[in-house]
Amino acid sequence: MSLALICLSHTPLMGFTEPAPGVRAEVEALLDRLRGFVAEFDPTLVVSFGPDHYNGFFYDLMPPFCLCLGARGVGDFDTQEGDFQVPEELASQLAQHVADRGVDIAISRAAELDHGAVQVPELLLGGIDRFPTLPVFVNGVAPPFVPMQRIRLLGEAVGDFLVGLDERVLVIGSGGLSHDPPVPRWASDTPQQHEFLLRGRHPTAQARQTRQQRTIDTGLAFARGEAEIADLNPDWDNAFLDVCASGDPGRFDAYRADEMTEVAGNSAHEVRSWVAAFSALRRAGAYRVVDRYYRAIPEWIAGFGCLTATTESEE
Ligand SMILES: O=C(O)CCc1cccc(O)c1O
Ligand SMILES: [Fe+2]
Repeated sequence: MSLALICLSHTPLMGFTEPAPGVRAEVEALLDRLRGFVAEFDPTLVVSFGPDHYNGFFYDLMPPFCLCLGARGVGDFDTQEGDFQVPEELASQLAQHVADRGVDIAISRAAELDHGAVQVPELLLGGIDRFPTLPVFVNGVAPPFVPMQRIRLLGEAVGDFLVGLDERVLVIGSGGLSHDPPVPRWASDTPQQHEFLLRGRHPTAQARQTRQQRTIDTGLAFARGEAEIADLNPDWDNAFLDVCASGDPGRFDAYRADEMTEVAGNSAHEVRSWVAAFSALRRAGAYRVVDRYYRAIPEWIAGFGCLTATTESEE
């Protein structure tokens, strides 16, 4: 067994809006390094924690997290549409292991997931069907949020399962950091939006296009300083990266959802994917951070960050 980790912000606006000069190249260089990291580690299995933004998980039934025994990408923002390669037997064993640990899991045998779960594996692995992958949905946009401790315990239970396998496991966390894109919200939206948040699966091409354009337009306005969304918060983001790098997942427990919304935006809760991923990694022993990147990228509505790490025994 050995474990490596990549946590990375996602943003579907990559490819739709152009950041300040040089930034795109900087991120491309980061992605090249990450692909090199994957090639060097040569994973035999991937565990991928990521959120959804009301493309697969809706308020008719919204779990705090869900182990996917089968999953497909819905193809929003031109991300890959189609099935993840999920090893079903191993996924069921993972579910049983986590349940035995007393973590109140949900499972899905037919999860639908959007760019939140698809973009990062697609960019880093060349597709969501290239490696045997255990996808784990972690709710990062739909209140109420369980205490961060529960996400840590989920990650630790997953990590303990991985430690018992004879595999090289790449653990991915997708999302964050501070950001407040125009994801529909129950609290602020109209009856029509409530209908969408309950029963919005499989929108028409036209409806998807309208929604995507709204996000693109918000990104452009935000870059001009004209959008009615929360600012990015680089200080908060860097402090969170420090906690991730500290090797002490217990420190995640101090994060409070209401404060996070306040200081880092309605989608900052996507860092829950990172919390799960780092908590899993730590179960394999002390870890070493290999790469760290951060830049606030308003055109992409993203406090855009990355950490990679390997367990020390991996040297
Ligand atoms: O329109 C949506 O569904 C939200 C899109 C979106 C934009 C920026 C950063 C993100 O993390 C994100 O998910
Ligand atoms: Fe997101």
